[in-house]
Amino acid sequence: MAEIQRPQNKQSISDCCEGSNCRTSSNAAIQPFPAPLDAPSNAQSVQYRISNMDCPTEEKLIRNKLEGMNGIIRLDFNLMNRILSVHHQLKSLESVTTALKAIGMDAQLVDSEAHQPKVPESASLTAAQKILLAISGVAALAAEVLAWTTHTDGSPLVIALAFISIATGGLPTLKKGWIALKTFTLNINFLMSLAVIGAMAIGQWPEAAMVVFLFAVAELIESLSLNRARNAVHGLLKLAPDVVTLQDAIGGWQEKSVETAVVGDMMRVKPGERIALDGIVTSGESSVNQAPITGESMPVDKRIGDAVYAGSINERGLLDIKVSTNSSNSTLARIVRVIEETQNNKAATQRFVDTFARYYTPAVVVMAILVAVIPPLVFGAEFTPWLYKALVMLVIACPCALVISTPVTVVSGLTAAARLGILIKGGEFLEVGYKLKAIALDKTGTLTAGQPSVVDVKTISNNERETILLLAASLDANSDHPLANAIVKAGPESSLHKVVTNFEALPGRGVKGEIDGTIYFLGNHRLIEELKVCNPAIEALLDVIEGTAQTAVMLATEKTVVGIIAIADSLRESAIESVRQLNQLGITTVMLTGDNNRTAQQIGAHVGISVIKAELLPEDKLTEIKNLQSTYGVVGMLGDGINDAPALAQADVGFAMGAAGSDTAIETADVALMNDDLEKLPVFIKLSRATRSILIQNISAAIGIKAIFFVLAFMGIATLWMAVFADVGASLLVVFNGLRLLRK
Ligand SMILES: Nc1ncnc2c1ncn2[C@@H]1O[C@H](COP(=O)(O)OP(=O)(O)OP(=O)(O)O)[C@@H](O)[C@H]1O
Ligand SMILES: [Zn+2]
Repeated sequence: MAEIQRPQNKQSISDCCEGSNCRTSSNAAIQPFPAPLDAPSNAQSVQYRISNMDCPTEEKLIRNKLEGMNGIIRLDFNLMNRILSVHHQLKSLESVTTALKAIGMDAQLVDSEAHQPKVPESASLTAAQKILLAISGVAALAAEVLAWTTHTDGSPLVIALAFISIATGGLPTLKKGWIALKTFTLNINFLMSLAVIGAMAIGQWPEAAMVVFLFAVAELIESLSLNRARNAVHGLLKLAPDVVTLQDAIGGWQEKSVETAVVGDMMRVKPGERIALDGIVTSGESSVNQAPITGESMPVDKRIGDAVYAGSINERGLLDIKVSTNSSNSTLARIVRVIEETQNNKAATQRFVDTFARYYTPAVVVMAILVAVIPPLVFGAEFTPWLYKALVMLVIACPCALVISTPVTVVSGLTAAARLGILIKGGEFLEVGYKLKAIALDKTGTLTAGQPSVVDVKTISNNERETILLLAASLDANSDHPLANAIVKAGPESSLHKVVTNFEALPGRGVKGEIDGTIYFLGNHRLIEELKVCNPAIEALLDVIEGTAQTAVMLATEKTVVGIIAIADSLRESAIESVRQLNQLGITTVMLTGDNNRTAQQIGAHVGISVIKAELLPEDKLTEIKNLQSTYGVVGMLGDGINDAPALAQADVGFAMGAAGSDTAIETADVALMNDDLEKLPVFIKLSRATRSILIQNISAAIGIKAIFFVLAFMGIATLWMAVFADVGASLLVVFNGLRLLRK
């Protein structure tokens, strides 16, 4: 079965790119921050970690400064991770670093050779910053109280207190505001600075101080909570220990750092220890809790030859394990990398939000100017109150709450999913999940365990049962079809096999080959019909076999059917419950199989599948998905990721099972279910729906609060500090609401 290249007809990757923030999800797992596909080949790329960049505000600032500079080709932003990628043709990066410095961006070059994604240092406060902030708060409050009790906003003491507050809490904002002004960037820092200066100009000193202080607190809390979302993904990596016990050249055991381990090393894991690297058990027996990888809470038994994953816990026995990947390529590291790389693939909501934000700020600023200018000039109204109203509007002109809420929510959702053993390749699939109307499930290996065995052999005319199994096993020894494995296992040992010449696989039908001068065929009803060797007696036998949900495979020559082999595959334990849950969620379940219709109907009825599509040729599965899409709209497909690649790629969301052990599955699927548990499917749908409703809540809250304040400001009811409070409140509300998903 050749690996099939996934067609790039899928919407996602290209359409979502509005020229900037997009990353491609294919061949992802190689570099920590891969260059986008369309980066010109003659360009070099560097990545900077910019610790004070997490709002689109900064993105715009950097764009204004760097874009158009000589030798700079393109910029890509990953705000969640504070990574700026610069695609350039420069000899020296000095101009870039100076330019970034000039706009107050604290940029550090990221070593792109280092494969291990680094944990961004968290933005915690220094003691000095805490003291300054505290002074600012106390002074602002004192100014407010004094002004209120003395009924004068402009007394020297009030002004002095306000000044202290602004100097201790507001300088960073004012500095950034000044930079924004110099670079003609309309951002929150500029707006806030303007509001503060405006308030001072019209004598509202306590107000100015309060705005400064609240804004500083808001920025802080926002960046701390963003860190939480950010670190949640990285936190997964910490599940694998940094040290590992490795065997040295003379057979002793030494504690070493995981980075020094190479493929083929032997590691020893004691009971109770976490496994540091992926590998294969070479001696010992234990049960291993691999919840961090597969999300399954029950420990899994491991013995010689079984694969174990970095991050899982060895519960009982001592295990010696042969290392199969280095630490940066472990399944766990790949999961983290996939999330980090694909989280920037913008989903529909995020594109809406970004577009909205682009028009929102300038629109509000224009309105504020009109409010400040028109009533006094045109209607002869008093100047100060209208200027004050305009300043309040400036404060609510920042779209930050709205813009940051979406990625926080999406990343929280992606991380929550990863913890449950569901690897989602980007927000768009998490978001599309709620729209799924139908899910197609492959039969063999998906609904069934995929380990069929021969249960009966029916002899026709006077052939021996042993002869039939010998011929069938000899033929099928050349095939890697699951049914072929069953037949080979039931037959004699391979040294007794007959010599097969002119072997040929007949897709969707079976196999053929020549033994002792006779051409034999082994396969399904379709095959013997095509050979014209079927008859009513055989069909009667088929009816019996298929009526008990078994699969009938026939051995035939060009003249006659020689025997029938009945094969049974057990259902997956989780199939019935999962299908029930899917149906309950209002999703139509569809079985796709190459097997015959009766068998499929039997199994489908047992599992509770709504629609059954059987006797499909391999290429029919793709067509079937297209048909389902035109009937139901948004359609998912669950397969093993290997045989089903084209159909999986055609589906709006392609799910692959058992991904922990298979690179192909992780790569081909949009959503990789780490273990073989179908129950992850309804879990995904529920998580997707939860994400969706949080996104909607967040967007409505962010826009709603602003709209209310806009009206209040216009009516002259809202004060400056109330506006900042509302703005801060909105930001915090949406961020915490998004983080809620992490607790799922
Ligand atoms: N190597 C083989 N040996 C015997 N029978 C085969 C072989 N390959 C295919 N067949 C017959 O052809 C049928 C269709 O095979 P195909 O691989 O298309 O689907 P499948 O494996 O049965 O089901 P699913 O589509 O659910 O994976 C099988 O059910 C079987 O009867
Ligand atoms: Zn027939």
